[in-house]
Formats: sequence, C-alpha cells, structure tokens
Amino acid sequence: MAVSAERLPDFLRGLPKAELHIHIEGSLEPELIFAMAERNQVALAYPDVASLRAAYAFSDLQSFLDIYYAGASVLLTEADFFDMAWAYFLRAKADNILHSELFFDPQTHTARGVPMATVIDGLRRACDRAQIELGVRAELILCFLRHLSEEDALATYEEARPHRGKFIGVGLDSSEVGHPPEKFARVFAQARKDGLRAVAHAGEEGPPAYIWSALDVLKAERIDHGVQALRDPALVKRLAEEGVPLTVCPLSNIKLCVFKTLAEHNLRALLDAGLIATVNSDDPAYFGGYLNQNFLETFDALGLDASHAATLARNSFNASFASAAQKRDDLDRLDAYLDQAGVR
Ligand SMILES: Nc1ncnc2[nH]cnc12
Ligand SMILES: [Zn+2]
Repeated sequence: MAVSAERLPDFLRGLPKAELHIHIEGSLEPELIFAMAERNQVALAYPDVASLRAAYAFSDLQSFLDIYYAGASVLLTEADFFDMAWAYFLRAKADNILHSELFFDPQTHTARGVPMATVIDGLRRACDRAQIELGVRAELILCFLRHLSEEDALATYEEARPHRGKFIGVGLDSSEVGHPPEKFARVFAQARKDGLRAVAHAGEEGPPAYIWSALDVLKAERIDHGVQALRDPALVKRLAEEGVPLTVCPLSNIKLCVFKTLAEHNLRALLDAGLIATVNSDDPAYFGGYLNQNFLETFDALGLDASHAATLARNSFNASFASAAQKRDDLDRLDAYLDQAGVR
C-alpha cells in the first residue's frame, strides 16, 4: 500500500467521492438557523447559537428528529432553500465531492404553508449553480415522512408531480420503528411508474425485516443506513448477490446511539461481508461533521487503509444515479487519483 498512515488523512481528504445520503435540512448550521430566523421573524426556542448547539445531544433517532424539524421551521422563502443548499455545496466542493444526491423533506415545509414550488425551485437553482460554478453535480430525491400517513405522502406526491423533472427519485425517512416500508407501497409504485428512482431508509434502528420489505415492496434500489442487516445472514446473502448498495452514515450512527463508539461500528464488517457500502454524512450540521470528517474519524477508529478508501469511493460512484457517461467520468477521475497515489 503506497499511502503511509501519516499520509492517509490527506489522501482521504483529496479522494474524489460521491455523497448519496445527505438530508439537506440536516446541513442547516445553527448560525444559518439564527440568521434565517431573524430575517423571517421566526421565534426559536433557544436564545443563541451556543445554546442551540448545546442541545445537540441525542439519545436516539426521535430525540434528534424533534430538534431537526424545529430547526427547519426557519425556512420560508426560495432564497432560504437556495442559501441552505449553497452552503452545503461549498462544503461538498471542499470535500472533493464530484456528485451529490440530496434528500429533501417537502412535508416539513408544506405543512407550514410553504409552497412546494418554493422548496423545489430554491433547491434546484442551487443544484444547477453548483454544477456550473463549483463542478459539483447534484440531484434531488424527495423523501416522504414515514411517521405521517400514506394518504399524506400521496397528496404530497401529487403536489410535487408537476415538478418531477427537477428531482430524480423518492425516498423514505423520519421515525423508523413502527412505520415499516410497506405502509408506503402505493406511493412508491406510483413514483416508479412515473420513472423515478426509489431508495428508502431501513435498518437504521429498525429490524432486518424492514430492509426486506424496502426491497420487496418498495423496490428500493439502495438502502439508506442498512447497518442492522448483519443481524440476518439470509439478508446479507441477498444484498451481496444483488449488489444492493448501503448508504452508511458512521458519525450519525454514533450521535444517535446506534453504536456506542466508532470503534464498534460495523462498516468494516459490511465490506468484509461483500456488501456495497458507502460513507455519507446524513445530517452533518447535527452530527459533528461533513463527509471528509466521516471518512477521517471512521478510518482512524476502524484502522481502515487506502484500499478501503478506494473501494468506498468506487462504490459511491457505482451506486449513484448518475448516467453511465457521468459515472465513467467520475470513475476515471478516481482512477487517476489512485494512480497518482500509487494505490492501484
Ligand atoms: N438519520 C435519519 N433517519 C431517518 N430520518 C432522517 N431524517 C433526517 N435524518 C434522518
Ligand atoms: Zn438519513
């Protein structure tokens, strides 16, 4: 291996990569929350940035979601959605992300009276500008909130449908346990019929059975998180045989107490089991770091090396919804980087 332990952090920082699991509302930094609250005259439950940040101590997924939805309440105008996404793209560029697929939660906003067009157009404008000005390719994936009803999801999808040229797929997020994927069978079937791609959060806190139904009922092409899969050998066999990618989020899993420490995280075990794992940031403003921070801390804690990094980066491009030509470009850039570092 041509990359020494001392050089590994710089190698990871410069590695070309894709990010496939980032909730754009989870990139809203406390400073931006306060700036938007002031310009939109929205009252916050915390007096200042420091006290808000101090509240970011979570015991599980739900304890995070409560504060995350409160933070999103400052988003009202198209400019707010643009500014939020643009701030993320500047970070993405700094982390050498070539391709990014952003989750967004329209129901969090339309329930407060924000028009669907405001949400989607603000985000899409930032995606288009990121491509032109930063060279970061970006796509949107509309997520349904699984703690709400399927009727609500169906109505949301109907509202978003006229905009469907502006997003490439649908996903499923929010409170997992008690809200299995099959609850959303009809809305996913409709979206797939319309030519949209399908992904779903499954096996973050919830059981392997939710991963099975995300695949069988929703026809999810990637599983978001999926770290509970290792509890079910038959599921691991299927994921490996079918090459279903998992978008793993190590720092998120620690902050939400899925694993006690990063040293106990199962990323290495997922790779060793032959699964197509990728590394992602999930909600970086809340979980202590953007994509490179996830790579750096996880590699350090698990003793991973440059060959693991090459695999994870390659997985991220192969698992993306980029076109075949775009994937070839991305993989060529990765290969050039690896050649230069003497890793191939
Ligand atoms: N980690 C996560 N799991 C489920 N829903 C989410 N929404 C934002 N982050 C999430
Ligand atoms: Zn997520």
